[in-house]
This record gives sequence, structure tokens and C-alpha cells, in this order.
Amino acid sequence: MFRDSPTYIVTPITPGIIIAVIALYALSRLSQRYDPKEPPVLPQKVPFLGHILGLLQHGLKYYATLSSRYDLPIYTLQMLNQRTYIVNSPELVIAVQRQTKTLSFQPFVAAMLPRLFLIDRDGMEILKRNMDGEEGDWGLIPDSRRESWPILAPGPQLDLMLQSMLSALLPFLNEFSGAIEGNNATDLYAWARRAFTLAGTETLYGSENPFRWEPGLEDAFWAFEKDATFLLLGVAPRWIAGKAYNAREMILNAMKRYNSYSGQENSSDLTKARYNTYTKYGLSSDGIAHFELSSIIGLLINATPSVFWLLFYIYSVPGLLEDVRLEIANVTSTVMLKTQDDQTKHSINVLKLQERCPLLLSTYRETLRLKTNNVYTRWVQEDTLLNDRYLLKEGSIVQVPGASMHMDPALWGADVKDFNPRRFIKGDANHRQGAFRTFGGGASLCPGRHFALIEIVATAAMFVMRYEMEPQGGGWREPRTDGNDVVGSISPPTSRLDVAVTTRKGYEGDQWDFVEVRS
Ligand code: HEM
Repeated sequence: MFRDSPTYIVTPITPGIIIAVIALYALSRLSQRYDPKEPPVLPQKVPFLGHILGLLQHGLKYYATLSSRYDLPIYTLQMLNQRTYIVNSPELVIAVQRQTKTLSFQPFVAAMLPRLFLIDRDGMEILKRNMDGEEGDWGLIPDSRRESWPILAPGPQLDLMLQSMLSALLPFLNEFSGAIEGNNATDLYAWARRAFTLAGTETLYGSENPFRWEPGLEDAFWAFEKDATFLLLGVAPRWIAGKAYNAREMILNAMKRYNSYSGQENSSDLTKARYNTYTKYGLSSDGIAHFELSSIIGLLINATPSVFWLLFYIYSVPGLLEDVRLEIANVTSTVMLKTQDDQTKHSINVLKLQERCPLLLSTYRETLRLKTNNVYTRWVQEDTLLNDRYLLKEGSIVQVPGASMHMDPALWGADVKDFNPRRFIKGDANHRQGAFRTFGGGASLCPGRHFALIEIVATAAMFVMRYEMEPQGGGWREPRTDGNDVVGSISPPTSRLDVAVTTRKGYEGDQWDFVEVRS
């Protein structure tokens, strides 16, 4: 194509010239020296490019490798003319999170949102006004947080959402009842995706939920998620990530239709609150659909792989399934129904599950610890002295790679690489504040973490009480993950896990439900 085009002259020398120009530019910028107070600069084999090549080759695991090799609380990576400070100590993480005025997420949001959610110029104008709340308590972001975060905090409104979520999950949990040995093979992640997508969107969008009524929307969402990282690059997205591009179009159109017939009137308190804030700031009904896409992402992309991994570990770690079942049995009540065939009904008490199942909760946290892939990223708006010691220069980037922090033996012990379901048995208190990065931290700490805990743990609890699960084709083998996925916080599996799910002996034909669904 290029050869025929009169505007491009491509010769073998062109890439060399481009690299030379970049290197010269970088060198000219690098002639500024480092301040002795800046965090130590790590060496790289190829000047200016070594770390970039490392990240391209190893993905986010590259940070964990560097952090374990150099064992520094904070260090500097020079990539071309850009300095990035990598933070590895909980004390410094807390200091970073406190510097909300000088360390900002805003430039990244401004760059990412139009690429990921196709938010147009008008929408971005509205979004960017007083985004960090520096000029007072107004603006789309501060207002939306003030209105919607309390709904996700433990209390009656969250309880309503959880009740809706768990009752929407029940039909999916019932799917395997009656299944007998050898007659079914299930792609476990596909099941988790379907269950969480349909139940979660039903909870958010109510009776007009487009994911229920529009065929193919669930698949479209996961096609969009799979290649969202390529959309973020912003380079010819239609070509490099065509499937994700078209899938996003499909979801946006469905959400626009939902808004056009005022679907939100029969939706959750959360959706209504967000919709009111968007309209207050002048967003059109179509414009709101683009913002809602970010809510669907928040709701689904981390919770879904989390329930998959939790089930995988409970069934594959020797002895764990039996111990977890014993705990859940203590919060499950059983009655005989007065039906013709004397059916038995089991009720799992969700409130007690949180109070009396420390092993299950610890297993959940350990699952998240090992599968966390997020990188907390901030832009240095002006020179900032961290804890009176480390100077962060204006125009640099600060990052906290969650996976490196979670792999630090100084924080988690010598068995840091192992799955230890009892690691969190005494709660989070026995670990250093700031060390657990799964839900981010500071001003942007995930507000959905309470909802996530209950939907995931309750689903796993009912699944393990009702079903046996065996891997197809041999013993348990941990599926692979994609180390380059930068959109989600929990790595999804990239290889299939086919399992046979059968009803536990002695529980055939029984009924199950959740009771006391409270946060
Ligand atoms: C295991 C499940 C989940 C994980 C690991 C997770 C993780 C995260 C992380 C790391 C952030 C912060 C991003 C940053 O610092 O920029 C975040 C933000 C957010 N999460 Fe979650 N999340 C989960 C589930 C949920 C659920 C179920 C919901 C909704 C019901 C939700 C709603 C949100 C929202 C609205 C934000 C944006 C907060 C802001 O405005 O800064 N999350 N989540």
C-alpha cells in the first residue's frame, strides 16, 4: 500500500533515521542531570530503550523482576526522555496517595477516556472541569463520586443491590443441578462471564436491561474487553482491534436505545444517581451512554475473573475444598419442604458468611493478591518531596505496580509466591497498610469492593456446597494469564479451563437460596 502512495517514500534507511532522531531527542533531554534527591536510577543494557524493550518483552512482570533484583523502596526508570518512578514500599505508597494536589491522574484520564469510551470533545470538556475537586465541591467527577459512592458503601442501598444481584445469579447457579457424572463439560470462565454479565447488568439497569433483551451483547462486551488495551493505544483502532471496535459500537448503540426510552427509570439507585449527575452537567442522552460504558467495565472486568480464580483455587488446592465446605455448612440452614416428594431446601446466610467463614474470606483475598495486575499511575504536576526524602520531578510519572508489591517477600513472607489460603485468616490487619493493592488506594480506592466481596464470595459458597468439579483431560493445571492487559486489575485466564460439574452426592434435587443478604 505504501509503495503506491506518492506521499510516503519508504526506504530501508527510514527506520534507522527514525530511531536516530528519537535517540538524539532523548539524549538532548537527558543532558539535564538527575537531582541527588531523586530516587536511584536503574541501569539498562540498551541506553534509553532497555526498559521499554523489557516491558515489551515481559509485560507488567518486568516491574516485579526489577523490584526483586534491586530491592529498593523507590527507583527511577529512564525511558527515552521520560522518567518514571516505581514505588515499592507501603509507606511511600501512602505518601503518594496523599499528594492529591501535585500527583494527578487527570492527564491519563484525559488521554484514555476518548480512546476507550469514545467520549467526544464536549463530553471531555465537561469531565475535565474541576476533575480533582481543587476548586471546591463541584464538577462531574466530584459530584458523581459524592452521589454514587455512598450507595456502594455498606448500608440499605447496597443491600438492595446485593439482593438483586444474588437472586439474578441463582438461575446460573441452578444450571448444573441434575447434572450427572460424565455428561457435561463446561468452560468455567465462559460460565462466570455469562452469569456475572447478565446478573450484574440486570442489577444495574433493571427490567429494561439491554443485556437481557439484545442478543449478542454479552459476547460483545467481552470482545471489547479482550482488546481494550489496543484501543487504548489510539493508533488506527479500527484496524488493529476491529472486533473490539465493532463490539464497543454495538454496546454503545444498545445503551443509547436504553437511554432513549428512559430505561433508567426502572433501574438501580446507582444508575439513577449517575444519570442525574450526568444530566445536571448537560450531557445528552447519547453522551451518557459513553460514560455508562465505564460503569459496566467497573462492574464486570475484575469481579468476573475473580470468581473464576477463586473457584479454581478452592477446587485445585489439596484439602481446601473440604475445609471451606465445613465452614459454609455452619452458616447454612436446612429445612424439609412440605411438598409431595419431601424436597430439602438449604439457605446460605450471607451476613454470617462474612462473620464466620474466615478461611473462605482469606482464600478470596489470597486469590486477589496473586492475580492482581494493576498499576496505580499518577502524573507529577510539580516538584514533590516524598516523605521529606525523595524528590519527584515535575513532568515525570509515578507508578505503583500492584503485582510487584504483592510479590515482595519482605511484606508477605518467604512463601510469597505460593498460594496460601490461610494468609489473611486474621484479616488485613496483620499486613502492612498500603501493601494490598488490588482495589487501588487513596482518593480512587475502589468503591465497589464491598459489592464485589459479597457477590463473589456468596457465589463461590453456593457453588462449592452444591457441586463437585473435576478438570477435563487430566489433573488441575493453572490457566495462563495475559501480562500485558492494562485495563483490568485482575488478570483473566487466557487459556480455557474445561470442567465437569456434577451435583454432590446426597444433595440431588435439593433447593438452594441466599438469606440475610446484607453488607
Ligand atoms: C474484585 C473486583 C474489583 C476489583 C479488583 C476492582 C478494582 C478497582 C481499582 C484498582 C480501582 C481504582 C482505579 C484507579 O485507581 O484508578 C477501581 C475503581 C472503581 N471501581 Fe472497582 N474493582 C472491583 C469491583 C468493582 C465493582 C463490582 C464495582 C461496581 C459495583 C466497581 C466500581 C468501581 C468504580 C466506580 C471505580 C472508579 C472510582 C473512581 O471514580 O475513582 N468495582 N476498582
